Amino acid sequence: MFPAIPTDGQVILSQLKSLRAVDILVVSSVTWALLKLIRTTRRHLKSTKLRGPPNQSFVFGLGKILQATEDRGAVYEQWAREYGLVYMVPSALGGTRVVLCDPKAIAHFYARETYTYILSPLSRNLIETITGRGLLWSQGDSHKRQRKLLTPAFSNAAIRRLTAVFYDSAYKAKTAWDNILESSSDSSIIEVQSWMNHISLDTIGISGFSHDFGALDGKRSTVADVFASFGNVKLSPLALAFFLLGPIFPFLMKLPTSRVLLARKLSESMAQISEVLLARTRQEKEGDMNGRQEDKSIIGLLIKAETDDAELHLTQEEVLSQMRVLLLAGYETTSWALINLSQDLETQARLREELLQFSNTDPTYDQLNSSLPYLDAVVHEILRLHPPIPEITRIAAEDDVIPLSEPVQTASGKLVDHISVAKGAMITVPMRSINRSEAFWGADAKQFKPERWLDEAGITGKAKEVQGHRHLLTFVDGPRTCLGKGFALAETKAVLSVLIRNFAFELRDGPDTKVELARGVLPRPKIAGEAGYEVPLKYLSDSTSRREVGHLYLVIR
Ligand code: HEM
Repeated sequence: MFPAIPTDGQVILSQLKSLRAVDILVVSSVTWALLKLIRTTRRHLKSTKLRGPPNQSFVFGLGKILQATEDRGAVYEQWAREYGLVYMVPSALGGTRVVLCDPKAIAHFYARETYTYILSPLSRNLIETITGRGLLWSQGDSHKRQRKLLTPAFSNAAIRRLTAVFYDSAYKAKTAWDNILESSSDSSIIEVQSWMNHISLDTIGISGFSHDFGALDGKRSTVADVFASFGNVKLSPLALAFFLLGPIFPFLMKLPTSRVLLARKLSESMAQISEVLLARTRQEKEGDMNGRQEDKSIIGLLIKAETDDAELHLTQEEVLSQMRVLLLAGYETTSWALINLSQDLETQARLREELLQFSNTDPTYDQLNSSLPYLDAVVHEILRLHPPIPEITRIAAEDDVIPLSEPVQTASGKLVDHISVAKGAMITVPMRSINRSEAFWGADAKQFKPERWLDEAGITGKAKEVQGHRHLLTFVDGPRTCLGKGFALAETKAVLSVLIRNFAFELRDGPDTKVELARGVLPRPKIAGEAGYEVPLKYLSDSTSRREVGHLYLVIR
């Protein structure tokens, strides 16, 4: 059969149709470009022009250079030295980002988070892909409502009750390591990072959702597998270009690069688990009104909110998203501690001494908080040096004036004690850089030195001006400050106390081994010059705890 030959009328009609489509495309593109131009011009006119590093690429700004740098924090610090505590960095297609390193400016910024300073479309896309539309994705009143609802699950009383779960996980790891040691000859391999991830996953599973993932008992879980494989996905040049241009063309971040596909897989596997857990708990609670009213666990609060008509109602999508946020947030905090302690054996010995002298039993929640000053110092020094989220960028939703703690020179050479930012401006707070800045923390800022926390009167100058948990920006500040801060601190302390009391650690190639950052979902440690994320630690025979053991190599992948 032959295809029908179109008549003249049909040809003209189809030409008109395609013309119309082209017209629409051209008109929309011109309107989009004009609107962009008007907004950019307004932003330029209304914002204080600051000094900053020169641009090196119109298309990517300095994004490509920053992305290729191992320690962006050090680059931000260098720029702060050259241009002052607030400066402008060129971004994609002629745009700029204002970088805030000034403590007063940062406190002002955080106090206005979720209303004046909001997530960029790029961040929202990424968050939505991984966790859906829940607490992390929300802004303004919706964020306030969701946060208010979850807060009781993270009260001191709630975490005091959960401390036993933290110890259970730590002891499961200890027993498993003991078994590995007993069944091996003189050396064995343990992947530190994955063991720490297992501890975190089992802990949040039991404490948040009354579910034992069994990761510490060797059960495989898709969430853990997908999360681990994130570390091995390298950003291809195309994916990097999409990422850098994403702030201007957010749709690029939806294109199926390997990272996006993996993010979707992680999201799906977390959603599947969350749905099963929710269904099970709903069933258990059916008809048990008393239990429903009184249950302050995370899952209990979520289910109550789903059925409540009240002010704090959550949609089903929000409930599922909250669960995904928590599965992700509870991930891995302790590997860096083991590495830093293996690079500094004196500190490790001092910590062990404090723990052994304190008592043979596990410290209670209150004792972890206030009776073990050296453990507290080590944990805060780790949090200072290795914040898992190194920087955040937000968009100004309205014009604002940001006060400064000290005057800064503008591009025209004028000294100002405040800066104006216009609606649409991009603002970055480089938390890692400020946590490690020599101008803030002194000449030894890059060193692992827990002693600095023993007398907080010793924290002076600019560091003292930083608002945030113990002058750190690791948990950020303001309405989005980490909800799980108390949980994370107690869990890290409990786990470290068990591991350090029972084992001694050394790096395979000695304490001077250079460890650097590798990028997974979050920055991870890896040995400089080696493939993958392996950081082998040597587990030593430890006379202090009167144990006779062989050598155990702990590996972080
Ligand atoms: C050392 C470990 C941790 C660090 C350094 C940390 C840090 C952070 C940071 C920087 C944010 C803000 C993210 C943003 O605004 O984009 C955040 C948010 C959050 N964290 Fe953590 N976190 C840790 C552990 C945990 C744990 C264990 C939990 C829960 C069990 C948790 C729950 C949350 C939640 C729910 C949010 C969202 C808060 C909101 O948007 O209002 N975090 N965390």
